[in-house]
Amino acid sequence: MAMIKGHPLKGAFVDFINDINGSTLFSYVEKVEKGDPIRFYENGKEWYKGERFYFKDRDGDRVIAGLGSVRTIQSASSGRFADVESQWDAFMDRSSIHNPYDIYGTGPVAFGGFSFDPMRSQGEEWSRFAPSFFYVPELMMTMYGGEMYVTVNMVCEDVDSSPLFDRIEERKHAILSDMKHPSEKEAVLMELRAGNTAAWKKSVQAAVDKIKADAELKKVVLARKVTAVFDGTVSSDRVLRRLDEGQPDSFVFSMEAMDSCFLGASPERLVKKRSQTVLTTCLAGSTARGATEQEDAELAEELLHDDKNRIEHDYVVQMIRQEMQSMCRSVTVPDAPVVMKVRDIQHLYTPVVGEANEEDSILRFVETLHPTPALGGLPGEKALGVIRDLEEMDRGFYAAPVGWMDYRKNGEFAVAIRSGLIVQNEAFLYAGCGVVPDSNPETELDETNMKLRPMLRAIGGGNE
Ligand SMILES: C=C(O[C@@H]1C=C(C(=O)O)C=C[C@H]1O)C(=O)O
Ligand SMILES: [Mg+2]
Repeated sequence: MAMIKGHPLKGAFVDFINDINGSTLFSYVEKVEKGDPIRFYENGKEWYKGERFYFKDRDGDRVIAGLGSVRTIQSASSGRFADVESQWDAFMDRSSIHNPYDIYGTGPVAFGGFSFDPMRSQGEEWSRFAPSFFYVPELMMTMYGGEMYVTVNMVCEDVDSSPLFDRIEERKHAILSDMKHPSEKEAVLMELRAGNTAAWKKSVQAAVDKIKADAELKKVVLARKVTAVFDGTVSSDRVLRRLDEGQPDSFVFSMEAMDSCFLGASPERLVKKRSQTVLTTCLAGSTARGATEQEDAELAEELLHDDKNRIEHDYVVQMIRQEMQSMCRSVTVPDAPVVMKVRDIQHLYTPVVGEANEEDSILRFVETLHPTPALGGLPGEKALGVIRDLEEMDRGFYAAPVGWMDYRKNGEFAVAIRSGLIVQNEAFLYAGCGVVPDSNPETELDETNMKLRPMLRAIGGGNE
């Protein structure tokens, strides 16, 4: 057996591997002096390309970068939330966790998400992503309160696992040191295919007609896809950097699957759970940013008092309030929305806070809330039916829950909008909008163009 160098957890590790039967997770957390999660992600490319994850919350409070996969959790369409949870429980039950820090998002974490609609047949471009897709990284950096923590996860089969410990420690040291990367040639955008916008506007009108003809159906969210074609392989690391630096007020996420990378900068939280506290967000209703401070303030004021946008927003509040009340002891919802401003757009925003049981899993909230009427419609099932009829694409993970869950089932999921999928020399960008009786197809098309801007800029195809 190879000797494990003088690491403080060597003894615990040897005891552990002498004691196991079959494969089990050994996980430990250390504080490191310096580091930067996005550098950590980039430095991990050499060994872990195709298995990396990045998630920055919109408060800039916590950033997590994960490299590699010691375990993937996938699930078919029916009962996928409960199935992922029971696979996670089984994995955690057989784990040995050494975490002296009481910091959410350190120790074993599962990264990933649930596709928007598993009933939809899968689009070719999403072939690398299973409908429910999580992975547990081998190495992970968590930044919280300006401090850096590194988690190491290894799945050990038997006593011969010792060399694994050394190998991962070596990689960890290399990745934490200042690695130089050869500069990559930037792929040039050759063509931007907006899709058939006339047909898309017709589908918006069709949704308006369906809503008007059906007293029960209130809102349907329709989306479109824009395809960007480059002269070479797109560097998703560069796109992620641009999002990270250019969108400080958004969740910034990236999720690789082999040669594909899904990433974005979303203003919308689906759910965040910390012990008993559950936060969620009603975000719907949109307007442009102004060219001057005064114009910006006027647009915000108009948005706050605009009937069409207030109705569009209110459907989200109604559903989220009701679902949160079914799961929480108490729920606080402000009486009226405020305006949230991000770089390219302003939204109506109502933050919701609930009090639940500490042991409740975040996945229960994900399951109950997804899709909210901000991305599906109202009522949910009926709106999904209309989307399946009218939308010609597979949303994949666009508009879906993407995030992380730790071993105590706390975590955070964003709604993966303002996002795109990069597959080699192509990028697929997505944007949608809430259709209500007063929707005008032309205005809704403009709204989707506004929502495409952050990703267009990040892939090098937008004007600044
Ligand atoms: C559908 C998207 O955004 C959603 C729709 C909004 C709207 O229609 O006003 C606003 C925020 C998001 O909840 C998107 O960005 O693609
Ligand atoms: Mg809208």
